[in-house]
Amino acid sequence: MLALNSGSLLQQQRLRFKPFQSNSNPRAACKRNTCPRIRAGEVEEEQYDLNQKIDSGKLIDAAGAGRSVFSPGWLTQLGRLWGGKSDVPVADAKPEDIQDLLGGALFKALFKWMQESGPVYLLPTGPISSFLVVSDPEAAKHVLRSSDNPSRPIYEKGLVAEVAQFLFGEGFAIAGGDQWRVRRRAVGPALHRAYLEVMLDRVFGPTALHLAGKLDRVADSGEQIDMEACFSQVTLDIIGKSVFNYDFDSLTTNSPLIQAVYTSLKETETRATDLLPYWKIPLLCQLVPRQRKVAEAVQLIRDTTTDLINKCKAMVDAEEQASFQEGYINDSDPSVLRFLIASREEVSSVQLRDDLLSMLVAGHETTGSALTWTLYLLAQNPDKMAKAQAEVDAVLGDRAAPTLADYGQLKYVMRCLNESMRLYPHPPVLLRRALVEDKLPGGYTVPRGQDVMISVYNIHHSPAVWGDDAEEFKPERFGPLDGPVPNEQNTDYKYIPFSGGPRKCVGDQFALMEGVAVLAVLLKKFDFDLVPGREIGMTTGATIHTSTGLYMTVKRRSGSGSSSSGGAGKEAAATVPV
Ligand code: HEM
Repeated sequence: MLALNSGSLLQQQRLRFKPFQSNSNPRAACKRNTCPRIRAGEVEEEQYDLNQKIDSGKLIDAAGAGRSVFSPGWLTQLGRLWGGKSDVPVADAKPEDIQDLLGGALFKALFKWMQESGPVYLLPTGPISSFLVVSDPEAAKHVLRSSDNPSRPIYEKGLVAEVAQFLFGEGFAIAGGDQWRVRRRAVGPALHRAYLEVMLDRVFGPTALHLAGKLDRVADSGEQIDMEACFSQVTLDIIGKSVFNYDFDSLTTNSPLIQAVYTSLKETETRATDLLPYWKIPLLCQLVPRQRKVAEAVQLIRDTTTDLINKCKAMVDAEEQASFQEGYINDSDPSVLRFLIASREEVSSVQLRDDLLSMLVAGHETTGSALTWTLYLLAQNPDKMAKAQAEVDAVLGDRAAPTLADYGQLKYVMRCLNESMRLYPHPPVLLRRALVEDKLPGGYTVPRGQDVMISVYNIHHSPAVWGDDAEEFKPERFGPLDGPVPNEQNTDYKYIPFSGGPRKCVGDQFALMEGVAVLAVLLKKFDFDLVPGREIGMTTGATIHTSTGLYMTVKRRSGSGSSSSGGAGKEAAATVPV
């Protein structure tokens, strides 16, 4: 789903006026009583006496408030005076942290601040603005379950909606209140079980085999290939066919429409990382060449979508007796678009168009990134790779792609995907804004208007939540394979890759089935090796990306069904354009 890089949002926050106020018990803020502090390159252990610091009212100074890279000390203090005395620890953001910010992976800095300040802290983003960063499962559960919840409407999406509006328009992924509720109710059922079964058979498997065909050629030549780009293409092709019945065919061609999709996605990410959100000023958007290009791209996507909607409407109109009920599949076009038009809901064309675009965007890079990091982790852990491949061989037998029955048996592959999304959650942070004053479990007060950042990355990496091996890739950690697939409910919000509460991902089952199917096809046929000496860094856009691509060499596995014509060694490998 749409994720936003916290770095940019910090900057955008500066434009808003909103002091933070809290008067509650600080004990929950730092569960440990020792906080490592880094000063002038040294690490020193400082004993933390929360009672003493709160009682003397010096927590802010002692915890380093105001030495934020985003807000000089005196300005933060001024903000505090304006907002009143607060007992929430303030992140001690130091100049070196900005390196992470510039590197585009601020979620790593968020993790360091959690180690220093505890699972709930305040990140000043200017003299009068801040993010309340939440890295505690219980507090995250509280906030997520109170988002757009009709019986407990405490939080809304906030900043996310602001930066993505240019593309999502009226789409339900960023809408709030009644508009969101009505559309979510209409779209959710489109992704029903029978639909997923048809997609597995007609779209996920065949599109993964198309990618396998491309990799076959790479295996023959022995060249390196950027698997991150391949996964981005395969997931774009899959979501296009599944949502609109439209074949982007990005695995083999490069059309203006595909470019338009990438331009728009890139812009969503760039807006999330812009230091100066000038695009909020319409006149400037008309003058800046990049913005004009973006406007053209969005127009092309919207026109194409409208065209597809009109064609689909004509088709449905032509079918006198189009029976519509949950579970009904139109054989010639089982897409979400077809389902929604056949449902004859009262909906404007613009709303329908924007809802479909929401799904396209939300379901593309997320799944692509989940596949990228799963393959990376498996390549780094040969024992887990061997286990996953043994499972695929045993379950698929002679089949090149999984059937529905196979899907249910690919339990270890599923766990690998689950574990990869724990270590690399997409998005790494979820944003909310308080509509009214609220209290978090543990006691902190969240004032009305406060922006809240739930750091999924922190929760998923926290030793307090996952134990000392939190950083290890360990698909076995979720328990026996015949147990349930981990989700927010059965882990009590310790594991929230698809969020939770009313705004939870509507495509979670779709994504898991797609991810397992693609992995099964590829692992059955190929061995993958990372290119030695090529470092795989992390950067954030709408999801966690690699910094420079996931370059790999591919070898056909013996007994994979195709002959191998050998190939050059890894070191000598050239690079395949993707
Ligand atoms: C591994 C893949 C995916 C991940 C990690 C993922 C993650 C997420 C997350 C975390 C949210 C909630 C954001 C929030 O709480 O603010 C979300 C929402 C959403 N996702 Fe996904 N998603 C994935 C795949 C998909 C797919 C395949 C689709 C469509 C078929 C999809 C459609 C949506 C939509 C429409 C929303 C907005 C729901 C709403 O606001 O009611 N996602 N996704």
